Amino acid sequence: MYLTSEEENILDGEQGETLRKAMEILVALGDIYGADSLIPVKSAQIAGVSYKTIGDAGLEWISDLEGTVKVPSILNPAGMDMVRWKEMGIEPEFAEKQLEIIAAYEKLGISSKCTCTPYYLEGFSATCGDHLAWSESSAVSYANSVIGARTNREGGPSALSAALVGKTGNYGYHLDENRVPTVSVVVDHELSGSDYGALGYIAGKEIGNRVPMFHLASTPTSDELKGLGAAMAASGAVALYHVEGVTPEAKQVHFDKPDETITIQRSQLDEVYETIIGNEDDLECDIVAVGCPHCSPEELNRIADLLEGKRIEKELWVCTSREVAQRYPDVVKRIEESGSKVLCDTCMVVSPATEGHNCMMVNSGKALAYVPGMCKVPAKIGSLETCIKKAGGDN
Ligand SMILES: C[C@@](O)(CCOP(=O)(O)O)CC(=O)O
Ligand code: SF4
Repeated sequence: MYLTSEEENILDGEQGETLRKAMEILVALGDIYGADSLIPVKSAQIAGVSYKTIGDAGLEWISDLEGTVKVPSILNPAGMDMVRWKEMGIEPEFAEKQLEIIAAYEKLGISSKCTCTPYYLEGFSATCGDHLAWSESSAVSYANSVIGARTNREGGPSALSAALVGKTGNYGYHLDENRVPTVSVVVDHELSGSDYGALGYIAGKEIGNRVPMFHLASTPTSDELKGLGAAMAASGAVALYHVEGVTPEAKQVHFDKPDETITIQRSQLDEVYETIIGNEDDLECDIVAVGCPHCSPEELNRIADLLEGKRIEKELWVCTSREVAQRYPDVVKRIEESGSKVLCDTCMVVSPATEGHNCMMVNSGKALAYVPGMCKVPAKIGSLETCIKKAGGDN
């Protein structure tokens, strides 16, 4: 890979050990994936924040780094709400480690507004064609597919390296040739809300890491696309998809029809709705969690409308970013008046607080895919309305 003299200097350690390590990671990845050079990135989003997922080894690695990031950089959700962790049942020992992780990242100039939906936040919006180094898989999918920006699915260390250097290798989804659809997916029945998550859950398994072009009977909103992409990145490894007539590149670029077509039937979606993932028994869900990926302002509003005048009986988590929650205090208040919790900085997957529950009801195909394995809690998907009913909010 070609390096400028400045980049060579960094690699030689002339700008310190942290930057040398960061450059070494970028160059190693660039060489593996055939990058011709490094390109500047507009922002970085760094996964590997929850103490539950990175542990002491991760904390040690981050604590050893020095310096300041070169581009706006932000963290993925942590293992707890930084303000309400006690109420979540988080142990003080966990909280202490979690706060150390956040402090170590902040020392590098990284924003500790922990979220997987940075695109809703001031300073992290992206536009079509922007090059990014994001790592949370749903954020990567949204950036590539819904926004038309360009990012590979960075690992935590490679996103952090890109943040410190301000660049990433020019390979993978940064290049036009890798953004061409290689499989068609046809859905000829109407879909809405959580159907897109259920569709993504099924489609991701069949698509693997290819780039699909969807032909849909209904027109998804950006929140529905968020749910579709998140689920495909979890049950498969889809980092970019197109939807005919909807997503930016499908509208701007002429793509040839892929050779393979997958058709997804309504009955396949119905089966997903009927199954409890992670357990064969007909369990009763004792926690309901929505906001995977983190809720948009529109989603918070819809939840508030559905909970209006109701009192829930089970634990109901609504996960979002602190910045979005703070922007709409009245909406948060309307949701919490029902007894639900609007939790920030964290989520049902990366927090240890959901472990030990009997069964979790979710409205997300991604949470359905991850909760059983990462929280050891069986999960069931339902529409947002069903989730709220399940929490007891039908009184
Ligand atoms: C499950 C996920 O959304 C969150 C866990 O990631 P981490 O703890 O930030 O490494 C990661 C991903 O899908 O990229
Ligand atoms: S598991 Fe869901 S809510 Fe948690 S970080 Fe990933 S997309 Fe966001």
